[in-house]
Amino acid sequence: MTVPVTILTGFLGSGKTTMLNRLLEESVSENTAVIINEFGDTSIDSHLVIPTKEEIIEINSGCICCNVRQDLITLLQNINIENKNIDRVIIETTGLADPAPVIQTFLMKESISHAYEIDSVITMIDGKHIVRHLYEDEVKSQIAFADTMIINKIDLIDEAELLALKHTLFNMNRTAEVFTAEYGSVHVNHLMNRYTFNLNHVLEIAPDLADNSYHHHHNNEIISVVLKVKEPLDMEKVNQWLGYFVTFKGESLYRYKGILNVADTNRKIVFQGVHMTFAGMDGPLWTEKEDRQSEIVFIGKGLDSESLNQWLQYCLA
Ligand SMILES: Nc1nc2c(ncn2[C@@H]2O[C@H](COP(=O)(O)OP(=O)(O)OP(=O)(O)O)[C@@H](O)[C@H]2O)c(=O)[nH]1
Repeated sequence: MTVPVTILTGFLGSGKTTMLNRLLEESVSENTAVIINEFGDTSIDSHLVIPTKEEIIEINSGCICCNVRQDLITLLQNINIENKNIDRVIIETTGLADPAPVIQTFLMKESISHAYEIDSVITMIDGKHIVRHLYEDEVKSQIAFADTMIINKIDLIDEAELLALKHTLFNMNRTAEVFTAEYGSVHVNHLMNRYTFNLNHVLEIAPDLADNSYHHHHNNEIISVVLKVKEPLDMEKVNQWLGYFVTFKGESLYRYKGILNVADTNRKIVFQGVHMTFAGMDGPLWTEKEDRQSEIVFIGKGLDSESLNQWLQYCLA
């Protein structure tokens, strides 16, 4: 029996982790292995995935579609050898991943293709922000290789915008099944164990996937800056800074998120944003075992890490 694999992809901030949480909550599977790959040397996502019985494995030393592909192969081989009970694998790629090399991993490598079978490639679409990123190669690829697309964040757009977006997506991929959602509100039964992955469709778009000659290029203009500090922060100053920064930089600020260690509270403060849309909230309590430190990642174009670090110093309590 092969283990079904869900590849969950989609651009930065489109709602992959939100969808993942839903799948983990609703799935009947007891033994899912979750593989998360983040852009930037950070593990913030592992804080944002609701704690479950599933094992969360992070691959953060690079992008899953390039330099850590071998790590993925080794990981899948180990899961197969060590844990015979695993009955599902979900891979959440980075928002900047081209899913093709990830798909290829399951086709080319015999030790992998014997043990695993792709169930579906699900692409999350940020209903509000995707239009400004449709020219990015990674986004085109995420849309083209999907067998299932979820237009998420429909609470932030109107009927006409949704209709136009559906039309645009249809022109980019005519075979994928399309769902609409708020916070990933598509039932797990529509997304799992349906084996909608369509190899013929994939090979039509990229015949070179079959012979390992598929090449893709990353958009090197998009960079990440990770900030970490142990001293507690002053929340009022952080709000001032972020408000200012998002107002002036929002257009080229694709994604930012953080877990903050704030003075006068024992809770983690979590904030997240995509361009100008951002929100903060109280997270779980810091546990005694944890090293209290703030960790923030900014992803976008033209980011200046020195000035961001100076801002962070200004925010110390
Ligand atoms: N308004 C609205 N916000 C949403 C919806 N789905 C997710 N969000 C928010 O959008 C932000 C990004 O969601 P994530 O699930 O972290 O997105 P992601 O694709 O994992 O993001 P990356 O970490 O960049 O890969 C978070 O602040 C979510 O709460 C939605 O349907 N509507």
